[in-house]
Amino acid sequence: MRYGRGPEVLCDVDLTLPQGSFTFLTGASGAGKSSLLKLAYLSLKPSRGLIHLFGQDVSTLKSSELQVLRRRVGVVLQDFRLIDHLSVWENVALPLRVAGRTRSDYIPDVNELLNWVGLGHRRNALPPTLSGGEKQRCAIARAVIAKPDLLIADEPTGNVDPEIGARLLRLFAEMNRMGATVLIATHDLGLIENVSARTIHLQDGRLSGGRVPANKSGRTT
Ligand SMILES: Nc1ncnc2c1ncn2[C@@H]1O[C@H](COP(=O)(O)OP(=O)(O)OP(=O)(O)O)[C@@H](O)[C@H]1O
Repeated sequence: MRYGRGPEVLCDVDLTLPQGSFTFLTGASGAGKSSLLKLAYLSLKPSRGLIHLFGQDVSTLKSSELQVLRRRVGVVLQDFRLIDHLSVWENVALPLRVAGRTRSDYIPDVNELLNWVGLGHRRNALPPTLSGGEKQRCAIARAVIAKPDLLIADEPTGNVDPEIGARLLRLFAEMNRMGATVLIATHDLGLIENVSARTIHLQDGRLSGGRVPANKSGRTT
């Protein structure tokens, strides 16, 4: 993978995420973690090589089919990408609205999740008025509200204190327990120590620890 005519930032990466697995991705700054995540959530196309998502070769899919796949993926990005003119509540509810769910059905779910991530009292606030940690928690709540099949998070605890970080990790673990495949890029070694999960490491665009046997069902994300 390279950006434009730049140097190769990911090289011979072969990564399989078994369905329902929990994986941490580590590596020094600039090693290519965010680039690998972008490939996984289909925001970047590889310059060469193949990406299969939910068993489908994405290069063969029409844009409408890609959109359907993307809706099964929850993403937490380093820059949060919250919608500034929508309240915290509306940002978190957005994936459910887009999925066509009835508002009255999801009001309790959104309220409960906002309380869980400690943002109940900020539900009417607009994103520009939030602290970095509050924005991060809002982005995480939005990523998990629709119970995605694949949850991808880039440094999801970078802006919160350890207590909130541990709580967010429990949320990811709960999503995983309910069946989601989870991939988290992090520098936070404390986070990794608290979960029994596979850790893969990127160094200079090359991956170690990426190959694993498929789980019992043989299915992969
Ligand atoms: N949009 C871009 N255009 C050109 N080069 C890029 C772009 N995004 C990233 N890069 C380069 O790709 C390489 C890998 O960057 P990437 O952001 O994937 O690393 P990272 O491991 O996520 O770093 P960090 O931990 O600092 O977020 C770096 O050399 C970076 O400069």
